[in-house]
Amino acid sequence: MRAHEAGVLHADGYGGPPIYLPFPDDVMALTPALWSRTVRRRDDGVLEVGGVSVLDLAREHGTAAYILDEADFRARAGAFRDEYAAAFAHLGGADVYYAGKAFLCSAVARWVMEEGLNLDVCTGGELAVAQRVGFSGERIALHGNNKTLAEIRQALSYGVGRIVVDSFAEIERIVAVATELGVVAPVMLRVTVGVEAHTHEFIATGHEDQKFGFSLAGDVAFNGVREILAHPGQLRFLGLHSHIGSQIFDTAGFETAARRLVRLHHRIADELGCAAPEIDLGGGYGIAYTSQHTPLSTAVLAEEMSHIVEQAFKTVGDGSLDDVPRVSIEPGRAIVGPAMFTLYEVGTVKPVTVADGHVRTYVSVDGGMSDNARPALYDADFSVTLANRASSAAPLVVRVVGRHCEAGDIVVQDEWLPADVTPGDLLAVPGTGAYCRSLSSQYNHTPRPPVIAVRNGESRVLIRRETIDDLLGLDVG
Ligand SMILES: Cc1ncc(COP(=O)(O)O)c(C=O)c1O
Ligand SMILES: N[C@@H](CCCC[NH3+])C(=O)O
Repeated sequence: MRAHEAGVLHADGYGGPPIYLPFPDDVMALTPALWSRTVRRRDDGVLEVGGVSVLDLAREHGTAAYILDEADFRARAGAFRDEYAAAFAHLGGADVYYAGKAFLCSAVARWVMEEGLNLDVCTGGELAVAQRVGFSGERIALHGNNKTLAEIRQALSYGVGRIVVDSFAEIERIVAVATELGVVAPVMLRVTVGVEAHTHEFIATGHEDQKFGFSLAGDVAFNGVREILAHPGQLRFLGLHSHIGSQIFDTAGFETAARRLVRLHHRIADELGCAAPEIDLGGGYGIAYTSQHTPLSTAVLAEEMSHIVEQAFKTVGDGSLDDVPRVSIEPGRAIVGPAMFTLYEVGTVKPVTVADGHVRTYVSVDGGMSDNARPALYDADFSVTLANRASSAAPLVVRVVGRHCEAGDIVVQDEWLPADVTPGDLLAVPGTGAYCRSLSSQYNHTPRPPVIAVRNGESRVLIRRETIDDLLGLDVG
């Protein structure tokens, strides 16, 4: 056995156990969970998505480029809509809000609308995208821990269906804007439920010591609801909201969150006489970034979440399920994450002798931390495959890096590629739909890559590639 055939251990992002990348039987094989549903490898080794080959995509649109599989996005959105509707039919029903922060542009907002989902926005900018495509205001939720008066005005003027309130100061601001506009603002209250979600600390939001929400402790959340109910002429209380974090694989955290939320919901009904019609359990469902990640299917997730809500309501009051409020959820990553991959071209390939004479091969691509900040921000893992040809070369563990002036500019920590990977090859990095374009930057004056949608053998530009002139145009000094 050659040294590299033993497989490789590397650190899991999110502080989990080390990940083992077993020696691949076939280095060109694709792990289905990592790829959108229309991705396939042709007999000549070329990757195809939506019936379009990556060779054509690279020729027509250049690299680096984000490639979005429209059919896959719609299918995942539809699965959330249908599975949650089915699983919650015997309770108060369920709504799905697509979390636009994961990735939003006009076309995606239109797809969300056409698939019958609602939309979660967290800035005036995201709301402007929704407004541009005529997304029904009633089906929009506005989030944010520091909403400006202008954003609250924008939201209430557009008639959003809910504003998720994050602080006492914000209650005052919404009351002021509602008074000014002569409207009643529908609001939910975001509760910090005190749950430590099993994910990276930067994307956990349910524990006490962070900026979001009203704490359960010290009756802060209860008093928040009391304050909302004190303004019936300006505020209409819809219910409680919790979001415990992102990239979560098991439902234990949701169970604790739901139990605590339901207890508070019940207490509000009991002590404040308000039977809130809704409850929101947030987003956060994890996806596979490497062959070692095994997310639950949407159907299983919906079943488990419905069971969790049912059990939580059975333990309060007389245990009746007659008045279970309508449940909503806010998945972002689980809908758009796997629907996109990033297509790069290989530049420099550099073998570097590291500890104990071991050689690590650094494969540089024409992008990096400006189009995918997640490895640098969260130690996140990604996978990669050779996309433009077949190869029978031996598998080699490589590190894929970007072209930025930063040693931590890593795209893929460790992954097997054929050892003959060479300048001019195309690489595809799957699972880049969520929080990659959204978190992208122009670091080192790098114009951002385009987002290209593919469907039924055709590709079209959703967001065009930035140019150096775009960047210079901002520089008016
Ligand atoms: C309030 C809220 N809802 C929904 C989401 C979407 O999370 P995810 O993309 O992990 O489903 C987030 C992001 O973590 C969020 O902050
Ligand atoms: N940006 C994070 C997720 C944050 C979710 C937003 N509340 C990530 O890429 O994993």
